[in-house]
Amino acid sequence: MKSFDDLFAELSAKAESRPEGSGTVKELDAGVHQIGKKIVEEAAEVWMAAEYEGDVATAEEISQLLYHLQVLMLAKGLTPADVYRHL
Ligand SMILES: N=c1c2ncn([C@@H]3O[C@H](COP(=O)(O)OP(=O)(O)OP(=O)(O)O)[C@@H](O)[C@H]3O)c2ncn1[C@@H]1O[C@H](COP(=O)(O)O)[C@@H](O)[C@H]1O
Repeated sequence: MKSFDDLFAELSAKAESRPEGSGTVKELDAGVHQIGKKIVEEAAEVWMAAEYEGDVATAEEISQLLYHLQVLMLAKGLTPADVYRHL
């Protein structure tokens, strides 16, 4: 099973090597404004899933929100440690 840190390491490597077909690379190239819109969209999907769908759908939407938050972290040059120090 993949952890938050595992995914961040994977996405960091993708951002560095820029493999063909990577959605992460495409999203990073789209920029902070587009990534931010995606985060808002995914956050709304988390809310709707929590209210009207089951636990599995909610967990899946949360995973997608975490993914897009990580892409924003990469776009801004932030690391998990930068976030963890505020927890
Ligand atoms: N965990 C994720 C992940 N979660 C969400 N997403 C993206 O976020 C989108 C969310 O799906 P939605 O159904 O909400 O959105 P959609 O409207 O269908 O999608 P779009 O048309 O907006 O892209 C998905 O289509 C993916 O593009 C993810 N994309 C990639 N990963 C993981 O990131 C890693 C690197 O991926 P690549 O960069 O694509 O190789 C791999 O391990 C992937 O599993």
